[in-house]
Amino acid sequence: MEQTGSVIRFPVPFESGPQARAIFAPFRAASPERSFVVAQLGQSLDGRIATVSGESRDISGGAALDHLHRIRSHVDAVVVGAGTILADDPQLTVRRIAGKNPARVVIDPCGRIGARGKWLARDGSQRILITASAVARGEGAEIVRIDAHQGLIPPAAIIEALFARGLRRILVEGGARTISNFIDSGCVDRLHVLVAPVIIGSGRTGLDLSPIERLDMALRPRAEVHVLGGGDVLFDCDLTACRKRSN
Ligand SMILES: Nc1c(N[C@@H]2O[C@H](COP(=O)(O)O)[C@@H](O)[C@H]2O)[nH]c(=O)[nH]c1=O
Repeated sequence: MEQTGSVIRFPVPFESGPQARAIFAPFRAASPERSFVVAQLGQSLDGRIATVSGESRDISGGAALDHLHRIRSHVDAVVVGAGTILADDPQLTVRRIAGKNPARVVIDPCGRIGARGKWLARDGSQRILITASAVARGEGAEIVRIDAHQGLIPPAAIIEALFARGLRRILVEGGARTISNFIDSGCVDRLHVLVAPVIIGSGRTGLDLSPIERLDMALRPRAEVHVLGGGDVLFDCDLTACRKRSN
């Protein structure tokens, strides 16, 4: 059965309209004295970020992917975990829109990724590999060693290391475990969840935070909602109330 949903059109293109200005206002307003961390997650209506086989490329529509690239262009560094490098071999550039490529940062506590990959392209962007392993490799990347605790490098230590290198505005892009770990550690200022009008029905779920016992313990961030062309819906959530700060 082939079905296409209805497409919502807007008179003003998202990128040049007041929506985009409102969404990126917190990025511009962020204090130069502190880090500013945004996490982004593209998921289906039923909360999936990939099929059971790991396919994730076409969940978000074109406007949502443009939005992701626009976030990349508004930050100093984009951060992904080793699992995302192994699953997607991402480029992490802003090629869908006009703008400057951010530094590319990979968290690989145990040295799982190979020495080569698209993220290591010598295109003038800074490349940083954060690891606790003595054998981690990344051709041409700066290697930053930080101790891991139970296999995880603490997000606050990563943010601090990036801040020390002048990388203040940070996008944590994936995967879901990396984003969840940053949120659980109180290290995210804003969360952009892009919900695509697609139902996958099974497969990998998005956020997976530490369990809570009661609903009144749930995070209830102030959220602004934007409908993007193509029908993806952006929930722009303000997590500053749960942010723990060291810088
Ligand atoms: N396809 C997709 C996402 N793709 C993101 O982009 C990365 C690939 O980057 P690049 O190689 O630069 O295109 C991939 O690892 C993932 O983080 N994100 C989402 O929210 N929803 C999607 O549907």
